[in-house]
Order: sequence, then structure tokens, then C-alpha cells
Amino acid sequence: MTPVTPKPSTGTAAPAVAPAIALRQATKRFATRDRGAFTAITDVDLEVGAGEFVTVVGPTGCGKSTTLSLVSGLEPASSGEVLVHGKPVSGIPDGVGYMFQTDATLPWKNVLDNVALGLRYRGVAKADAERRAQDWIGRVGLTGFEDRYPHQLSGGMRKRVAMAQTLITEPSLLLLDEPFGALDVQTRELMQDELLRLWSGSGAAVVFVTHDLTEAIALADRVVVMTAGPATVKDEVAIDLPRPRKVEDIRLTPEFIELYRRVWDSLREEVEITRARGASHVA
Ligand SMILES: Nc1ncnc2c1ncn2[C@@H]1O[C@H](COP(=O)(O)OP(=O)(O)OP(=O)(O)O)[C@@H](O)[C@H]1O
Repeated sequence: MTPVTPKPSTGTAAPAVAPAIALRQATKRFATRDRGAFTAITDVDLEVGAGEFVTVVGPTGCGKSTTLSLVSGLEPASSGEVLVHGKPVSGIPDGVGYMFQTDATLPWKNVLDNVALGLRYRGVAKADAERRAQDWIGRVGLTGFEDRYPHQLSGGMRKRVAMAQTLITEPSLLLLDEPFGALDVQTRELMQDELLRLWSGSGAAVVFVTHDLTEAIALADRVVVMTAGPATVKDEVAIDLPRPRKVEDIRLTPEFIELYRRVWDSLREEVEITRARGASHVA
């Protein structure tokens, strides 16, 4: 990813360079048929600086994806403030890239066309979009696979396509919701290293939701722990491990294990609350 300069805020009240994300007392209530007004998250306070890599952990169903959907503009907050680059979110903000557990690749397009898609949507001419897509295909290690269709690729290769597809637009903010959740452990670790390599030096802020504490700690500058639903921020743990990091090299170090213990101590109680409520799947 080429360096991305965080956009300075144009608002007079905001600081010179606003945080990439600021959630202030953000609350989301959904109207439901069976439960009436259902509060998914409540009073979430969270700031993510430009270029910062934040991972979010919390018990299943607590409201992590809902938090992301407020930032991405897919859902409006019921109360509180949601700012991206200092501006209140209304609709999908500029410069945001997404990756979810399920791929966003189009099955009827080959790798080259899938990777070029975001640029084509933005009106970039075909030849230019394809040249840049080719460059990104190389960066994610898929040179030679340009003509393949998604069903002809392994799960890890499809994730590489998804990464190229997301990063080609040079987002200043990346929202990743369990992007590697469906991969086997070895491929997941490979993808984590790839993501760190592609992100480093990009200047992009990242919010990465995961159930995997090892992943959360290995990737992040800061781990945010959320409470049992309705989620609010319970704890924030700074991850002061040096970069560049290789997940395999750091995950058995005493520093890493200590951080794991620290995050799990905070999360455990919330998982137990969720289990006691009868959730069948736990973080
Ligand atoms: N559109 C909606 N309408 C009603 N309820 C919703 C809606 N979206 C989410 N919810 C509810 O809000 C709560 C939080 O859901 P959310 O998907 O944000 O949790 P999560 O922490 O991301 O879950 P998981 O860890 O399982 O991925 C859940 O109880 C969910 O059923």
C-alpha cells in the first residue's frame, strides 16, 4: 500500500489532525418485532488515531459488528457521536476500506477484474485500473493467477484477492470484521503477516474485530475489550511489542504470553456473563 496521508479536519472546532475515528457515547438501538427496542451497544467511547492498528475483542454477539457499522455509515447511531476524520458520519465516509469474513469477490469475474473493481467503480479508466490491479496482484503474491475465477482459488488465495481489492483504493481507514475467521490456523497466520506487511507504512488506521486473542495481540497497537452485550468499552490494553512483527516469532515470547493473560483476564468475566445467559458459542 502506498503511503496515505491522513486527511486533516476542516472543522474549526476539531484539532489540526482529527483522529481517524471518534465514537463518543455512541449507542445503537434496533427496533425488533419480538424484543421491541433492542440496545446493541451503549455509550461506546473509542478513539482511533491516524495510522493506528486497533483490534476489538468481546464475547459473541456483544455488538462488535454493530460498532463497525456505525463507523462505516451502514447504520446511524441512535445517540452519541460518530466522527470519521473529524466529520460526523452520515452515509458511507470517503476513504474507508472493508473486509469481512465472507469474501466480496464476484464469482463471475476473474482475479484481475475483481481487484480492479474498486477503481472501476471510481471511474478510473480500464487500462489504468488493470495496470494498478496487476501491481496489487503482485504485491499479494498472486502473479500468474490473473485469469482465475474465485472458485478456482484456495481460501487463502481468495483472501489475498480480497486484500488487494480493499487496499487498491488506498483507504485511510480499514474496517476488518473477522476477515480471517474462516481460514485454517496456518493460512490465517500467513494472512496476518501479509496484512501487517501491506499495512506497515501505509498510514491507514485499522479497526480489526476478532474472536482470536492471539490474532488480536499479534496485530495491534492496542486491544479494545468490550463488555457482554449491550457492548461498551471495558478495557484498553496497549501492545508495546516492537514492529515489524512476525506472528510466529512473537506468539510464544514471555511478553506476548503476559499480554495474553492481561487481555483474557479482562475478557473472561464478560464471556462468563454471556455464557450464563445461554449463548451456545463463546469467544
Ligand atoms: N439489524 C439488526 N436488528 C436487530 N438486532 C440486531 C441487528 N444487528 C445486530 N443486532 C443484534 O445486536 C447484537 C449485537 O450484534 P453484533 O453482530 O454487533 O455482535 P458481534 O459482537 O459482532 O457478534 P459476533 O461476535 O457473534 O460476530 C446481537 O444481539 C444482534 O442480534
